[in-house]
Amino acid sequence: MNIALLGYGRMGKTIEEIAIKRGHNIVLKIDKGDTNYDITKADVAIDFSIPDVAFNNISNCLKNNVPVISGTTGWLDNYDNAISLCKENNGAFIYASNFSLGVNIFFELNKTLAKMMSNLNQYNVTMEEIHHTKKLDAPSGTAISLANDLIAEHSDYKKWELDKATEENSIPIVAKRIGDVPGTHTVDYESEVDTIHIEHVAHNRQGFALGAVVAAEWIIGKSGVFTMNDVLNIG
Ligand SMILES: NC(=O)c1ccc[n+]([C@@H]2O[C@H](COP(=O)([O-])OP(=O)(O)OC[C@H]3O[C@@H](n4cnc5c(N)ncnc54)[C@H](O)[C@@H]3O)[C@@H](O)[C@H]2O)c1
Ligand SMILES: O=C(O)C1=N[C@H](C(=O)O)CCC1
Repeated sequence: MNIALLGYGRMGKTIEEIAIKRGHNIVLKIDKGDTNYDITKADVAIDFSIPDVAFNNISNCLKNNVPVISGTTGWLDNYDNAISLCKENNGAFIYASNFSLGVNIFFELNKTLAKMMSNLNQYNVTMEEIHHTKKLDAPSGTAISLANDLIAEHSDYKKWELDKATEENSIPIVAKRIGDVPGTHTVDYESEVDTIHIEHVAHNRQGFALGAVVAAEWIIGKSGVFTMNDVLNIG
Protein backbone atom coordinates (compact mmCIF):
# COMPACT_ATOMS: atom_id res chain seq x y z
CA MET A 1 0.00 0.00 0.00
CA ASN A 2 1.30 3.49 -0.89
CA ILE A 3 0.91 5.86 2.05
CA ALA A 4 1.06 9.67 2.20
CA LEU A 5 2.09 11.05 5.59
CA LEU A 6 0.56 14.48 6.19
CA GLY A 7 2.64 15.73 9.10
CA TYR A 8 6.14 14.35 9.61
CA GLY A 9 6.65 15.07 13.29
CA ARG A 10 6.77 12.67 16.25
CA MET A 11 3.76 10.67 15.05
CA GLY A 12 4.54 10.85 11.32
CA LYS A 13 7.98 9.36 11.97
CA THR A 14 6.65 6.60 14.27
CA ILE A 15 3.98 5.71 11.69
CA GLU A 16 6.64 5.55 8.96
CA GLU A 17 8.66 2.96 10.97
CA ILE A 18 5.63 0.76 11.62
CA ALA A 19 4.22 1.07 8.08
CA ILE A 20 7.56 0.02 6.54
CA LYS A 21 7.79 -2.96 8.92
CA ARG A 22 4.31 -3.99 7.73
CA GLY A 23 5.45 -3.90 4.09
CA HIS A 24 4.02 -0.53 2.98
CA ASN A 25 5.67 2.29 0.99
CA ILE A 26 5.77 5.89 2.10
CA VAL A 27 5.28 7.86 -1.13
CA LEU A 28 4.82 11.34 0.37
CA LYS A 29 6.11 12.95 3.58
CA ILE A 30 4.38 16.32 3.79
CA ASP A 31 5.26 18.84 6.46
CA LYS A 32 5.04 22.59 7.09
CA GLY A 33 5.61 24.59 3.87
CA ASP A 34 5.03 21.66 1.46
CA THR A 35 2.18 22.85 -0.73
CA ASN A 36 2.96 21.54 -4.21
CA TYR A 37 2.37 17.78 -4.09
CA ASP A 38 0.18 15.24 -5.84
CA ILE A 39 -1.85 13.42 -3.20
CA THR A 40 -3.21 10.99 -5.83
CA LYS A 41 0.18 9.19 -5.75
CA ALA A 42 -1.06 7.62 -2.49
CA ASP A 43 -3.60 4.82 -1.92
CA VAL A 44 -4.31 6.30 1.51
CA ALA A 45 -3.26 9.36 3.53
CA ILE A 46 -2.55 9.52 7.26
CA ASP A 47 -2.78 13.00 8.79
CA PHE A 48 -1.02 13.69 12.09
CA SER A 49 -0.31 17.39 11.66
CA ILE A 50 -1.48 20.42 13.64
CA PRO A 51 -4.99 21.67 14.49
CA ASP A 52 -4.91 24.71 12.13
CA VAL A 53 -4.14 22.72 8.96
CA ALA A 54 -5.77 19.34 9.56
CA PHE A 55 -9.10 20.21 7.90
CA ASN A 56 -7.36 21.54 4.76
CA ASN A 57 -5.25 18.39 4.53
CA ILE A 58 -8.32 16.16 4.96
CA SER A 59 -10.32 18.20 2.37
CA ASN A 60 -7.54 17.87 -0.19
CA CYS A 61 -7.61 14.06 0.19
CA LEU A 62 -11.39 13.78 0.02
CA LYS A 63 -11.64 16.06 -3.04
CA ASN A 64 -9.05 13.85 -4.78
CA ASN A 65 -10.67 10.54 -3.78
CA VAL A 66 -7.83 9.49 -1.50
CA PRO A 67 -9.07 7.74 1.69
CA VAL A 68 -7.88 9.60 4.76
CA ILE A 69 -7.10 8.63 8.35
CA SER A 70 -6.96 11.61 10.70
CA GLY A 71 -5.35 11.51 14.12
CA THR A 72 -4.80 15.24 14.54
CA THR A 73 -6.72 16.65 17.49
CA GLY A 74 -8.05 20.16 18.14
CA TRP A 75 -9.75 20.75 14.76
CA LEU A 76 -13.20 19.29 15.51
CA ASP A 77 -15.13 22.55 14.89
CA ASN A 78 -14.80 21.41 11.26
CA TYR A 79 -15.68 17.72 11.82
CA ASP A 80 -19.21 18.07 10.37
CA ASN A 81 -17.77 19.81 7.29
CA ALA A 82 -15.37 16.90 6.81
CA ILE A 83 -18.27 14.42 7.00
CA SER A 84 -20.27 16.43 4.41
CA LEU A 85 -17.26 16.59 2.09
CA CYS A 86 -16.69 12.84 2.47
CA LYS A 87 -20.32 12.11 1.56
CA GLU A 88 -20.37 14.57 -1.40
CA ASN A 89 -17.27 12.91 -2.86
CA ASN A 90 -18.25 9.33 -1.95
CA GLY A 91 -14.94 9.22 -0.09
CA ALA A 92 -13.59 7.32 2.90
CA PHE A 93 -12.65 8.92 6.21
CA ILE A 94 -11.78 7.97 9.79
CA TYR A 95 -11.05 10.40 12.60
CA ALA A 96 -10.07 9.05 16.01
CA SER A 97 -8.91 11.08 18.96
CA ASN A 98 -6.86 8.03 19.89
CA PHE A 99 -5.93 5.10 17.62
CA SER A 100 -4.45 2.78 20.25
CA LEU A 101 -6.18 -0.52 20.95
CA GLY A 102 -5.78 0.05 24.71
CA VAL A 103 -7.49 3.44 24.68
CA ASN A 104 -10.33 2.13 22.53
CA ILE A 105 -10.91 -0.60 25.16
CA PHE A 106 -10.64 2.11 27.85
CA PHE A 107 -13.35 4.11 25.99
CA GLU A 108 -15.71 1.11 26.32
CA LEU A 109 -14.83 0.69 30.03
CA ASN A 110 -15.55 4.39 30.59
CA LYS A 111 -19.00 4.10 28.94
CA THR A 112 -19.89 1.01 30.98
CA LEU A 113 -18.77 2.63 34.24
CA ALA A 114 -20.68 5.84 33.41
CA LYS A 115 -23.86 3.81 32.82
CA MET A 116 -23.40 2.08 36.21
CA MET A 117 -22.72 5.38 38.02
CA SER A 118 -25.60 7.28 36.44
CA ASN A 119 -27.97 8.55 39.19
CA LEU A 120 -25.55 7.57 42.01
CA ASN A 121 -25.29 11.18 43.03
CA GLN A 122 -23.02 10.55 46.04
CA TYR A 123 -20.15 10.29 43.48
CA ASN A 124 -18.59 13.30 41.73
CA VAL A 125 -16.61 12.75 38.57
CA THR A 126 -13.30 14.41 37.64
CA MET A 127 -10.92 13.75 34.73
CA GLU A 128 -7.22 14.35 34.24
CA GLU A 129 -4.97 14.12 31.20
CA ILE A 130 -1.18 14.42 31.17
CA HIS A 131 0.85 14.98 27.98
CA HIS A 132 4.25 16.29 26.87
CA THR A 133 4.98 20.00 26.92
CA LYS A 134 4.94 20.33 23.08
CA LYS A 135 1.25 19.51 22.84
CA LEU A 136 -0.69 22.39 21.22
CA ASP A 137 -4.27 21.61 22.35
CA ALA A 138 -5.93 21.19 25.75
CA PRO A 139 -7.78 19.24 26.84
CA SER A 140 -6.58 16.32 24.74
CA GLY A 141 -8.83 14.88 22.06
CA THR A 142 -8.93 11.64 24.05
CA ALA A 143 -10.14 13.44 27.19
CA ILE A 144 -12.86 15.16 25.14
CA SER A 145 -13.98 11.77 23.76
CA LEU A 146 -14.05 10.31 27.29
CA ALA A 147 -16.08 13.27 28.59
CA ASN A 148 -18.57 13.18 25.70
CA ASP A 149 -19.03 9.41 26.08
CA LEU A 150 -19.57 9.83 29.84
CA ILE A 151 -22.12 12.61 29.26
CA ALA A 152 -24.03 10.39 26.80
CA GLU A 153 -24.37 7.64 29.46
CA HIS A 154 -24.68 9.57 32.76
CA SER A 155 -27.82 11.54 33.52
CA ASP A 156 -26.11 13.99 35.95
CA TYR A 157 -23.56 15.44 33.49
CA LYS A 158 -24.29 17.73 30.52
CA LYS A 159 -20.94 19.33 29.63
CA TRP A 160 -17.21 19.42 30.39
CA GLU A 161 -14.95 22.36 31.29
CA LEU A 162 -11.17 22.77 31.26
CA ASP A 163 -9.63 22.75 34.80
CA LYS A 164 -12.65 23.67 36.95
CA ALA A 165 -16.34 22.85 36.89
CA THR A 166 -18.37 26.02 37.34
CA GLU A 167 -21.71 24.17 37.42
CA GLU A 168 -22.91 20.97 39.08
CA ASN A 169 -23.66 19.26 35.78
CA SER A 170 -20.16 19.88 34.44
CA ILE A 171 -17.13 17.53 34.35
CA PRO A 172 -13.81 19.23 35.15
CA ILE A 173 -10.91 18.09 32.93
CA VAL A 174 -7.51 18.96 34.40
CA ALA A 175 -4.82 19.12 31.68
CA LYS A 176 -1.16 18.82 32.78
CA ARG A 177 1.88 19.25 30.53
CA ILE A 178 4.98 17.40 31.81
CA GLY A 179 8.22 16.41 30.05
CA ASP A 180 7.71 13.95 27.17
CA VAL A 181 4.69 12.09 28.61
CA PRO A 182 3.06 10.24 25.63
CA GLY A 183 -0.46 10.33 27.13
CA THR A 184 -2.12 9.46 30.46
CA HIS A 185 -5.88 9.69 31.04
CA THR A 186 -7.80 9.15 34.26
CA VAL A 187 -11.46 9.20 35.24
CA ASP A 188 -12.27 9.38 38.96
CA TYR A 189 -15.58 8.97 40.75
CA GLU A 190 -15.22 10.23 44.29
CA SER A 191 -17.63 9.94 47.22
CA GLU A 192 -17.10 10.69 50.91
CA VAL A 193 -16.21 7.04 51.55
CA ASP A 194 -14.24 5.93 48.50
CA THR A 195 -12.86 6.57 45.01
CA ILE A 196 -13.25 4.56 41.82
CA HIS A 197 -10.31 5.33 39.54
CA ILE A 198 -9.76 4.14 35.96
CA GLU A 199 -6.58 5.03 34.12
CA HIS A 200 -4.89 4.46 30.78
CA VAL A 201 -1.15 5.09 30.55
CA ALA A 202 0.57 5.07 27.14
CA HIS A 203 4.22 3.97 27.54
CA ASN A 204 5.23 5.33 24.12
CA ARG A 205 3.67 6.37 20.76
CA GLN A 206 3.81 2.92 19.13
CA GLY A 207 0.23 1.99 20.02
CA PHE A 208 -1.20 5.17 18.45
CA ALA A 209 0.88 4.66 15.30
CA LEU A 210 0.05 0.96 14.90
CA GLY A 211 -3.67 1.74 15.23
CA ALA A 212 -3.44 4.40 12.52
CA VAL A 213 -1.66 2.01 10.12
CA VAL A 214 -4.21 -0.76 10.84
CA ALA A 215 -7.01 1.76 10.13
CA ALA A 216 -5.32 2.72 6.83
CA GLU A 217 -5.07 -0.95 5.80
CA TRP A 218 -8.73 -1.51 6.76
CA ILE A 219 -10.18 1.50 4.88
CA ILE A 220 -8.83 0.58 1.42
CA GLY A 221 -11.73 -0.25 -0.91
CA LYS A 222 -14.39 1.19 1.42
CA SER A 223 -16.43 4.38 1.22
CA GLY A 224 -18.06 6.19 4.13
CA VAL A 225 -17.29 7.80 7.48
CA PHE A 226 -16.01 5.27 10.00
CA THR A 227 -14.69 5.10 13.56
CA MET A 228 -12.10 2.93 15.31
CA ASN A 229 -14.98 0.80 16.64
CA ASP A 230 -15.62 -0.24 13.02
CA VAL A 231 -11.94 -1.03 12.48
CA LEU A 232 -11.49 -2.96 15.73
CA ASN A 233 -14.99 -4.46 15.69
CA ILE A 234 -15.65 -3.46 19.31
CA GLY A 235 -18.29 -1.32 21.02
N1 LIG B 1 -5.22 10.21 17.45
C1 LIG B 1 -4.13 9.72 18.05
O1 LIG B 1 -4.02 8.51 18.36
C2 LIG B 1 -3.00 10.66 18.34
C3 LIG B 1 -1.83 10.21 18.93
C4 LIG B 1 -0.76 11.09 19.08
C5 LIG B 1 -0.89 12.40 18.64
N2 LIG B 1 -2.07 12.81 18.10
C6 LIG B 1 -2.25 14.13 17.54
O2 LIG B 1 -1.55 14.16 16.31
C7 LIG B 1 -1.06 15.47 16.05
C8 LIG B 1 0.43 15.41 15.77
O3 LIG B 1 1.11 14.98 16.91
P1 LIG B 1 2.71 14.91 16.92
O4 LIG B 1 3.10 14.53 18.30
O5 LIG B 1 3.22 14.13 15.77
O6 LIG B 1 3.06 16.46 16.69
P2 LIG B 1 4.36 17.08 16.02
O7 LIG B 1 4.34 18.53 16.38
O8 LIG B 1 5.56 16.27 16.36
O9 LIG B 1 4.08 16.92 14.45
C9 LIG B 1 3.19 17.70 13.72
C10 LIG B 1 3.86 18.03 12.41
O10 LIG B 1 2.94 18.69 11.55
C11 LIG B 1 3.71 19.59 10.79
N3 LIG B 1 2.91 20.53 10.00
C12 LIG B 1 2.72 21.87 10.19
N4 LIG B 1 1.98 22.37 9.18
C13 LIG B 1 1.71 21.34 8.34
C14 LIG B 1 0.98 21.22 7.12
N5 LIG B 1 0.39 22.28 6.53
N6 LIG B 1 0.85 19.98 6.54
C15 LIG B 1 1.45 18.91 7.10
N7 LIG B 1 2.17 18.98 8.25
C16 LIG B 1 2.29 20.16 8.86
C17 LIG B 1 4.65 20.23 11.81
O11 LIG B 1 5.72 20.90 11.19
C18 LIG B 1 5.06 18.99 12.59
O12 LIG B 1 6.23 18.39 12.04
C19 LIG B 1 -1.48 16.31 17.25
O13 LIG B 1 -2.70 16.95 16.97
C20 LIG B 1 -1.71 15.26 18.35
O14 LIG B 1 -2.63 15.68 19.30
C21 LIG B 1 -3.12 11.96 17.96
O1 LIG C 1 0.75 13.61 21.90
C1 LIG C 1 -0.39 14.01 21.67
O2 LIG C 1 -0.61 15.19 21.31
C2 LIG C 1 -1.55 13.09 21.81
N1 LIG C 1 -2.69 13.50 21.37
C3 LIG C 1 -3.91 12.74 21.35
C4 LIG C 1 -4.99 13.47 22.15
O3 LIG C 1 -5.05 14.71 22.11
O4 LIG C 1 -5.80 12.79 22.78
C5 LIG C 1 -3.73 11.30 21.75
C6 LIG C 1 -2.68 11.09 22.79
C7 LIG C 1 -1.36 11.75 22.38
